[in-house]
Amino acid sequence: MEEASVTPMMAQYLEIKQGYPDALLFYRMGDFYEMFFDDAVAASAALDIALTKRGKHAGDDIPMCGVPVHAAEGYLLTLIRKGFRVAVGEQLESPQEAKKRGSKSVVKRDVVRLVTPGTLTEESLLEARRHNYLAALGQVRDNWALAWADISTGAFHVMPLGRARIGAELARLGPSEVLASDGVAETLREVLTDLGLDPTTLGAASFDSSAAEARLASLFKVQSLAGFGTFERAELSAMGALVDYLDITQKGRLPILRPPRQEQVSRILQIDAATRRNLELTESLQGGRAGSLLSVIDMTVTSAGARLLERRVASPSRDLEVINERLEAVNWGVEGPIAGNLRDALKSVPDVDRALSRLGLDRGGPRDLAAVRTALAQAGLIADRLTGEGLPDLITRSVAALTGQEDLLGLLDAALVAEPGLRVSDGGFVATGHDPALDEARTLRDEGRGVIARMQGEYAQETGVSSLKIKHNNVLGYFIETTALHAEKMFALSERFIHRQTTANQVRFTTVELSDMERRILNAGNEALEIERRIYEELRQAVLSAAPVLSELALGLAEIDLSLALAELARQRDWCRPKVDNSRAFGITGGRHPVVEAALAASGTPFIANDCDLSAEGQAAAVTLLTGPNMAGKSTYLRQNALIALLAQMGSYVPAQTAHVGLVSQIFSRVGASDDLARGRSTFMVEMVETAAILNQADDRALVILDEIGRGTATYDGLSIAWATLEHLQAVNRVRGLFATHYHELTTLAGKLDGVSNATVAVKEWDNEVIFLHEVHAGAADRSYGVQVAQLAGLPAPVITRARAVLDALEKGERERATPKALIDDLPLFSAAARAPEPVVSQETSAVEEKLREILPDNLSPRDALQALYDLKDLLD
Ligand SMILES: Nc1ncnc2c1ncn2[C@@H]1O[C@H](COP(=O)(O)OP(=O)(O)OP(=O)(O)O)[C@@H](O)[C@H]1O
Repeated sequence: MEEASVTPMMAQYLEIKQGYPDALLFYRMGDFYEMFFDDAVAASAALDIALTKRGKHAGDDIPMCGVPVHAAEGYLLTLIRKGFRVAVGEQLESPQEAKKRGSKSVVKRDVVRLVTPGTLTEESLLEARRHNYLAALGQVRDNWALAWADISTGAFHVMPLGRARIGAELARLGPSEVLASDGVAETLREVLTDLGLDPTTLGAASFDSSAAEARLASLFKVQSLAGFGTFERAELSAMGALVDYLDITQKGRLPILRPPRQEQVSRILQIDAATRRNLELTESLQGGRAGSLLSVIDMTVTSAGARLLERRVASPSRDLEVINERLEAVNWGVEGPIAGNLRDALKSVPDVDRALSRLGLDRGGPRDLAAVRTALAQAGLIADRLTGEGLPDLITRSVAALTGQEDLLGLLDAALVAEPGLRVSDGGFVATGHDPALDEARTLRDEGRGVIARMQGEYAQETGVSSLKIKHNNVLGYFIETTALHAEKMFALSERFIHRQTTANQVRFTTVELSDMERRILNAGNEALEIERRIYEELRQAVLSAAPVLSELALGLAEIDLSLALAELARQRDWCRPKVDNSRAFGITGGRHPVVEAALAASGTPFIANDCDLSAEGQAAAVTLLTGPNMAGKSTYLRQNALIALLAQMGSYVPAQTAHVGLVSQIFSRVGASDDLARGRSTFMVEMVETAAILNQADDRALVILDEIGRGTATYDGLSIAWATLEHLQAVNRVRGLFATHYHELTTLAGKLDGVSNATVAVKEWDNEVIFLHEVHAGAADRSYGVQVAQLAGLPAPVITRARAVLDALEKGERERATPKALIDDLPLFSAAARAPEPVVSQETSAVEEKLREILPDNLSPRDALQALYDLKDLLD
């Protein structure tokens, strides 16, 4: 039988591996984690390490690779980033212990942890300034819910929501891992794929809402969850699955989680996934943080403050009270004279949340205890400076959370040395004077070392071998070493000097005395370590029992850090406090785009500030149609106004001279025809799907910015769609919005539709070239300047000249046959698409014009376009 050829160790490996078919198994062998079979092939490729062989299985070589334990974290990080999950299988006993059970026994091993992207806790695997969320989707009949947790900080939230909002909420959170049942994963496949999420599927039992209740109650050690809120079954299902998964991955060792906080969709400014991408809130379109809004406004000095800012940017509020309270706190920072040195004090506050998380999972060490100590001490200092009247409510509440842990601080301070090491097993972190028994053991150990030094002198004298040394290694312990040359003298005294070992050049001896001393040193050393271990555990428990208070303290510090950071930002960049109220106003003077402004500043170019008025009367819409040449700054203007609304509602000052923002419920931002081939949809299809979402969802408090909608199709189709979209937004959705377009025909709607006005970005024409002024004015642009921009872009001169001629002809034809005005008067509202007029051309058409008329640029591949250009040239000649 094949079985017979399987070694006991391989049999153990295969048995463990069976439980983790979807993960790489790190199988601990001494100082290495080894991987075998397919795991080894995959891991060696992913890590770029050597693939070797070890023995045979069923007649074939077993592929193998390994990573040293001390460097395992780095390899883990790479594997997790590349989408693997790793089951860490440890030795649960020493080889000596295994031997006691029989000479052939294999060391007991089992998986102690499943490392997945959503369950990381190690400092080196996490980004300090970002959350690492694990999310779970729950569905019970027609009800849906999303639960999410960051086990590295203890944050735990849940939210009931409609199925249609799932994509938007997941985009807001940006989880590293999403849990779903098979059914849910299938139902939401498209939504999840769009967001680049590949769900981890769990069995139905994990999502059972009745079991969830019991699981949660036991986790939080309460009889019932009623104290945390009333939860729908879908919410329980999502939370239960999340906790179950933590149990599976952490092997029963549950992290510290705060009681679940219930969030409501209606309290958050809604921003869908496409808008988020588009406005580049936390990531730029190129990917990565650089160039995002977050990257230019983050002036926080603590990691927890940075994470809070990320949460705020991702989820601005819709609650006036909350917004104004935050603005008050920023205002205090702007005006307060003490902000500067407070920020210095904050700089040395360690990351309490993450230290707590590691301590909770028993993955921490003395340094995490020290982090808590430093945080408590700094919190005390900060609280001392923030006493007295006149503090805004938010700050008063935050300060209140900073004090009251003086006993814990006292304990940690007395127990720990100034700079403790990373690992408990290294010892040396408990301060002298804290524990008499420890001090005694340490003295014994250290004196023993002194005694050994003395013994070396005595032995040298006794034997007459002055070069003799007492050394130590892990195999022999302490031993006396001499060169082969002098060994004779020692052998002569063999009564006293017992031979242990002869190496190439050295001979080693011991004495009864030395062995005895060694035992005493070892015992004292072990005893000291044992005591330190016990003290560590006591301190850890003391910290953990204060965990809820420490979480509040961490949040308080983060809140103060963020308020001061936003104040600093406002001061440095000259931002203003927005007026946010319940009206439907939207009035900005001197508005700027924070990211573009920062980019221009780097090259010394000034940013031109612009006003924007989208204040709506009563229930009416307020839409501005923005026309102007390419490159004039339309997109920048559109986005800057959306960002100002968003910043105001997250409770920040805004890049403007004045800003009045009537509460916005949703922000929608769309850009016509951006390539999305990765998702396998035509660009135009994406544009239309996204436009449909706006028309179906926007309410009368929505702020909508549309950038060249309709541009992805043939001109008249595009114009018709843009036209009908604008009418719908005005009459049905009644939004406040900005609509940038190249279809000048649309500008005549300003006179016809209530609340629709025109604006244009000014340019100067000089010597047949355009100069961009980037100033937005009332009124409509008369032309596109597309040819001039093409010239700026370096199109060959003959092409430009020819394009000018064609353009003149087209415009002349248009003037003679049908003016845009006449064209528009013919079109009844809402039916623009039905009667798109014939394209107009001059009466005497040349062959070139004839040919040009046939060309539909939007239907051409670049190759065909080039060919068409050649054909045109030929016709001309
Ligand atoms: N207010 C401004 N002040 C100074 N420079 C600006 C301003 N707005 C835009 N710019 C500069 O002009 C460039 C083009 O801006 P933007 O992309 O907004 O133009 P656009 O009109 O949308 O062009 P297109 O129609 O081709 O998309 C920006 O990258 C920026 O460098």
